[in-house]
Amino acid sequence: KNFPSGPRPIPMLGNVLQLNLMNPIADLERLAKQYGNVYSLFIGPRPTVVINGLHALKEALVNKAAAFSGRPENLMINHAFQEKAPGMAMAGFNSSWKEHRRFGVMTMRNLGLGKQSMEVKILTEIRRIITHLEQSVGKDIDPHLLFHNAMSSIMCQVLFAKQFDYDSEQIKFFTEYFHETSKQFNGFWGMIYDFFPMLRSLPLPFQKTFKLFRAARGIYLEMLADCKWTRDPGKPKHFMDCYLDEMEKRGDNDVSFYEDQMCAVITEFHYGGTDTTANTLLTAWLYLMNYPHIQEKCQLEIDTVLDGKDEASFEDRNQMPYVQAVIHEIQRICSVAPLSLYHRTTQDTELMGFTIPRGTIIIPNLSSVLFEEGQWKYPREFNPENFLNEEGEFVRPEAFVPFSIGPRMCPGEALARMELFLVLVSLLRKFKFIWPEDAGEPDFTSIFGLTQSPKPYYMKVQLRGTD
Ligand code: HEM
Repeated sequence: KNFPSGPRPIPMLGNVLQLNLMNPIADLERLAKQYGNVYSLFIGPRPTVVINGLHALKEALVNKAAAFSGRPENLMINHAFQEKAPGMAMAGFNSSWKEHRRFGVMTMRNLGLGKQSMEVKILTEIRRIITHLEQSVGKDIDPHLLFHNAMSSIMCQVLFAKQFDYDSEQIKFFTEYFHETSKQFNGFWGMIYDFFPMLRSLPLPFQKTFKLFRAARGIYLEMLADCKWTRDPGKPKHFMDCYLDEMEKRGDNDVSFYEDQMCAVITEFHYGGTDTTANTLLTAWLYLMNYPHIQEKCQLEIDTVLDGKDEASFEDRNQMPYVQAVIHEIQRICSVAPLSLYHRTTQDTELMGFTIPRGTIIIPNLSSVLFEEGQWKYPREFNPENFLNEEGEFVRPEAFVPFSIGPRMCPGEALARMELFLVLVSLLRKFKFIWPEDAGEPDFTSIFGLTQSPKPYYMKVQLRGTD
């Protein structure tokens, strides 16, 4: 009663037939036009509410945060991430989530986030990217592996202080793991899994996701075994050390911090911190090559601000309004996590005049806000002017929500922003990137998933000043 309206579901199957399972974004937009910004869908028999537009999203995730900050259970994403322990990102809005979130944010800060030491880690990784690109000058290269390897490697540094060679089996495995599995969650096979529970034990492609998650866990356990040998209690060098210290501090009777839970949290940070930033960088280069005047304008600003300096620093962003605007516009157009992570209501509640019962799955449609008419000067266009005022100063509109909003918003935002800025500035300072002549027209449509990415493409690398 008074539940938001939506397309009529088929008993047990829900609205599976009304959605394009390869990419439901256009359908979700069409349904918002038909039913309004808050409407219902059924994932199989499970009631779900889709929230569109900034106003409704803020009302739910910020003003009514306590009611809207749970997480669904028993979806494919739960079964992959939570096989052994609840973790943090997929956990309900409970005390274990709260303690782990606080611990995660504090640990990232203690490990150097917001200070120069994190910048040093990122710049070290950037030097590896530069070496790789220098060896590729004049050639057409596929940047997919490069950006995933680099972003994954930064997270490995933070999580267990390992810098894997780009050719190592571990890095290759992680890249395949993120690539393969992120397209399944929310994508075609993820939806089949979520809509049709009776198919879950069949040998269908989603089994590969579970296999890859188990294999990744095996690698994290190896790291843990290494870490136990090398650690100096009370003097943590990385996230895993900090977690082991915390476990010791809490003692054996603590039910929140334990080894399986640590592996689950490390999986989430590694996952959340790799696929999102790497896919954003892939989008960046797709646009920078196809909007060469924007690439050149960034380079002009970078050259002016970094004149006489060896390397970029995150501080420099304050003198680079145009570069800042371009990075934000790339994040907006990329909409890397288009439907965020799903939420769930923790109690009976109301939203925009509708009644929403406890346990309803909530889909925060971040894409609907990132492209919302009335919030942006050019909602459908790639145009850095979306983040610049009349004076050419950088401004960040409230509708910039790629990291979501409310208590569950991304805890990795500060790290991600530092990575995106330093990578973009350092590479554009040194190289010119060209869309290969024989590549044809660029295809800007994304491959949909929990995180979305551009279709594979090649880029031509040139040292600047040599053309
Ligand atoms: C461009 C980069 C990134 C984007 C766009 C992004 C986006 C998001 C979004 C939309 C969510 C869901 C928020 C919600 O449920 O309301 C999220 C959650 C999360 N992200 Fe990120 N993220 C990025 C980078 C990172 C990084 C670098 C890390 C790790 C350091 C990270 C770790 C996490 C974690 C652990 C969560 C779960 C938070 C919770 O449930 O409390 N993310 N992120």
